[in-house]
Amino acid sequence: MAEENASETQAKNSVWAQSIKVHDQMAVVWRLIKLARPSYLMFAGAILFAGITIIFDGYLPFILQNFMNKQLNDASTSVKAIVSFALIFGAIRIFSALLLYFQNFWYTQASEVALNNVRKKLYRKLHSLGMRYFDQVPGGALVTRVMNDTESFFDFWQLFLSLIYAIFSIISIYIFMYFSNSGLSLGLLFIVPVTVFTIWIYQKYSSAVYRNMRSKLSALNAKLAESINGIETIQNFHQEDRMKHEFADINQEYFNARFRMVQMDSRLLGPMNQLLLGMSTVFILWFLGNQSFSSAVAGGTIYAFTNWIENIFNPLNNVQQNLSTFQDGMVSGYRAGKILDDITYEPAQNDGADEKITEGKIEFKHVDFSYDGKTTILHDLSFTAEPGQTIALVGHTGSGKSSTINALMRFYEFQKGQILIDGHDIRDLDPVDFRRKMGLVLQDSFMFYGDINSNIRMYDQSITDQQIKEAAKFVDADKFIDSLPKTYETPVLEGGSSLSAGQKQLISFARTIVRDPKVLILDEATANIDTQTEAAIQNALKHMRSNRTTIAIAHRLSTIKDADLILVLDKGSVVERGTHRQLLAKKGYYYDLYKMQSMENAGK
Ligand SMILES: Nc1ncnc2c1ncn2[C@@H]1O[C@H](COP(=O)(O)OP(=O)(O)OP(=O)(O)O)[C@@H](O)[C@H]1O
Repeated sequence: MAEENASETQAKNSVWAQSIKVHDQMAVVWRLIKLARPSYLMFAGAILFAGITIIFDGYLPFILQNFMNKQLNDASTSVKAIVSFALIFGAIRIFSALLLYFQNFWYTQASEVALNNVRKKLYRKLHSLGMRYFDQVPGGALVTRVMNDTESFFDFWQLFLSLIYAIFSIISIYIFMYFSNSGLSLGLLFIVPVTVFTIWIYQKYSSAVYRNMRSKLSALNAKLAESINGIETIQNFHQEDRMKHEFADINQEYFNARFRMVQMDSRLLGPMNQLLLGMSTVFILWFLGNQSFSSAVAGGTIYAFTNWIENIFNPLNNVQQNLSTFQDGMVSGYRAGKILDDITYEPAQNDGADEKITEGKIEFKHVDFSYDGKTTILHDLSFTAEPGQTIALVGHTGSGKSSTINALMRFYEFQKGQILIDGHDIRDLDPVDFRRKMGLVLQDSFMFYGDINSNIRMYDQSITDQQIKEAAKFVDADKFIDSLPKTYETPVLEGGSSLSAGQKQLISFARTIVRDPKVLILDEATANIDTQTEAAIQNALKHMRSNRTTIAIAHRLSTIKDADLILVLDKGSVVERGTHRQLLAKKGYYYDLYKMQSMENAGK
C-alpha cells in the first residue's frame, strides 16, 4: 500500500502532472528555437522551399481555373495552347515535388543536427555540475532527460514547420481566392475563427489528458527501473508477485489514459475537420449557385475553390495531429531547461589558481562542512598531515569520515575554516595538477567498458604499457592479471561485473599508483574479500602508502595500527586523537571501538 502511494505521489509530482504556465511555455518555445541555432541556415532554406511550394499550391488551382474557364470553353483554342498549358502545369508539379523533397530532407537534417547539439550541450552541462546535483536527481531520470526528452524536441521542430506551413498556406490561398472571387473568399473567412476555436478547445482538454498519460508513463518507467535495479532483493524476499501486481495496476492506468487520449483524438479532430470541410464546400456551392442567378459562374471557379479549401485543411490536419507533440516538447523543453539553468556547479577554484602540490602536506583548520548549507556535518575539524604521514579517520557509521574526504577532494564546497595543501589554500591549487596529485581509491571502484589496460591507463596516452605493468606489480595485481588468458587485454564490462571485488580493488590501486600521486586517499573496502586477496590488498596498501601522505578511512582498526595519527570522529567532531598506543592507553572511545572489533573477530 505504501509502495502504491509512493508511485502515485511520484506520478503526481512529475512535471507531466503539472500544467506549465503560458509564460513558461513561451520561454520554453523560445529556448527550443534558440537550441536549434546551429541549424538556423538549413531551417531557413527548408522554410524558404516550403514557402515556394505553398505559393505553387495556391497558384495551381488558379491556372486550372483559367484553363477550364478560358481554353476549354473556347472552341477556337489550339492544340499548341493546350500542350503548352499541360507543359507549364507539369513543370510546376515536378518543380514543386523537387522542392518538397529538399524541404523535407533539409528540415529533417536540420532537426537531427540541432538534436545532436542539444544532447552534447546537456552532457557537457551534466559534467560541469557538482555531486550535490547528482545527490538530488536520480540517474535514471537524467538518462530519460538526455535521451528521450531530446527526441521529442525533434518532433517539436517538425511541428513548428507544419505550423508555419499551415499559416502561410492559409494566407497564400486566401490571397489567390481573393483574386478569383473576392466575395466568396471573404465569406470563407469564417473557417479561421472556427478552426482556431477548435484547436483551442482541443488543446485545453487534450493537454490535461495528455499530461495524465505521460505521468502514468513516468510512473510505469519508474516501476520498471525499480524492479530491474532491485531484482536481487525482489528475488531474495519473494517480492515477484507484489511487483507483478503493482506493475499490472500502473500498466492498466497507463492503458486507460492512452485510451482516453485516442478516444478524444478520434472524437474531436478528424470528424471536426471533415465537418468544417463539408460546411465550407456547401458554402462555396451555395454562394456560387446564388451568384449564377445574376451572372454566369464558370466550372473552373468551382473546381479551384474546392481545391483551395482542401489545400487549407490538409496542413491544418497535419498541425492538429501533431498537437500532442507540442505538450511533449513543452515538458521535455522545460525539464532540459532545468538542467541547463542549474547552477549546482562543482566547487570552483579561485581566479588564476595555479599553485602546485609538491610535498603533500595537508592541513585542516577549523573546517565546518555542510552538504545542503543547512545541516552542519563536520564541526571545527582541524588536523595536520605532514608529508609522508598516514592519518586514519575512524568512527561509527555516519560520523563524517567520507564527508571529510568529500571536502578534501573538492567534491563539495566547505563553508568555514581553511584547507591547506603545502601551505596553499586548496582553492588556489591548479585544478588539473590537484586531481593528478591526489590519488583517491574508493570502496567501490568503478570499471569502465574496455580492458584491464584501459582501466588502469584511464585513457591517458602518456602512460606507457611498461608503466602499467610496473604499477600492477607494485600493487601485487600482476599475479592475477598474468593468470588470465588475455592478461592485460582481458575485456572488462561496464561496472566490472566480470571481476571479483578484490580484483577490482587491485586494478583501482594500479590505476591510482600509475599516476604517482603525492597524496593518497583511501576509503577502505568493507566488502567481503577472501583472506588471500585481503592479504594482497593490505600488502599493496602498505606499499602504496610508503613515502606518500595518506588519509585513510579505516573500518577495521587492525589495518591502521601504524598510522601516525588517528582521528576518532563522532557526529562530525573529533572526539579523540593520537596514535594507536596513545588511544588505547586512554581507554576511551577508540579503546571501546577496538575492543568491540577484537571481540567480533574472535567470535568469527
Ligand atoms: N550526499 C549527502 N548529502 C547529504 N547528507 C549526506 C550526504 N552524504 C552523507 N551525508 C550525511 O552526512 C553524515 C556523515 O556521513 P558520512 O558518509 O561522512 O559518514 P561516514 O562516517 O563516512 O559513514 P560510513 O562509515 O557509513 O561510510 C551522515 O549523517 C549522512 O547522512
